[in-house]
Amino acid sequence: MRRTRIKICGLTREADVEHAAAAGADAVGFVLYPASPRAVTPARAGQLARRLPPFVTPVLLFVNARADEVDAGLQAVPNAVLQFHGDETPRDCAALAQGRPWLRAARVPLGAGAGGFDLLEFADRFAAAAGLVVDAHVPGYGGGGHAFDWNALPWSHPRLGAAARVVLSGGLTPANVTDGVRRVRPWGVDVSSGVEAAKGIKDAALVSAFIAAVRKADAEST
Ligand SMILES: O=C(O)c1ccccc1N[C@@H]1O[C@H](COP(=O)(O)O)[C@@H](O)[C@H]1O
Repeated sequence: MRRTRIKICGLTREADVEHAAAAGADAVGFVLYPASPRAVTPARAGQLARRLPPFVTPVLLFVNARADEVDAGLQAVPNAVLQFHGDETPRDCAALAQGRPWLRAARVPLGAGAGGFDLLEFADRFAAAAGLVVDAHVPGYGGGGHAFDWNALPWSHPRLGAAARVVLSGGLTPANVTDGVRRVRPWGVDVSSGVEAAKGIKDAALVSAFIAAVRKADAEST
């Protein structure tokens, strides 16, 4: 049976971190992008990350950050995986990550046909990434709660390969994620808005329902 990795992003409260881990999340994300309504400081990310049990990965999300900002995040959360969600080049990502694993977000235009977004070209360009977070193109770079046209991208193209580790993102909810996992068969999924009571405040019942909905699709797979 396949096991889709689950990341819950944009946490700002200890109770939400503890609930996400207890409910079965594989990773939780802390947004170190000051313009986000879910932004936390590096020190706060460190406090929150210390609530995680072993084997649940903290992810630090940056948008076009400077090296000193990434360094401050890594000092506070030394075991973090990095997620670059802006306009960073492959060279920027590698330099900022300093040998740590990093994910790069792709921002897919909304609307039918995904605006001609070329997933294969993106995967080639970011071949050094540990994973590709495939998100919708929204104002403010992310966390907008909008889904792009999943049917428009060549998820099973052999050139993409298993190594690309596609993380489906953008507008996922407990109601649509089972279908998303069935159609895309991603390595992982990433959600923020769809499990929130308010920006940065997670709803425990929605988080549990989201994880159960992913596992439902996993249980159908061979
Ligand atoms: O969460 C944010 O505020 C955020 C800000 C800037 C860039 C990315 C952000 N979040 C990421 O956006 C996607 C999709 O979120 P949603 O589920 O559609 O709300 C997800 O990868 C978050 O990690």
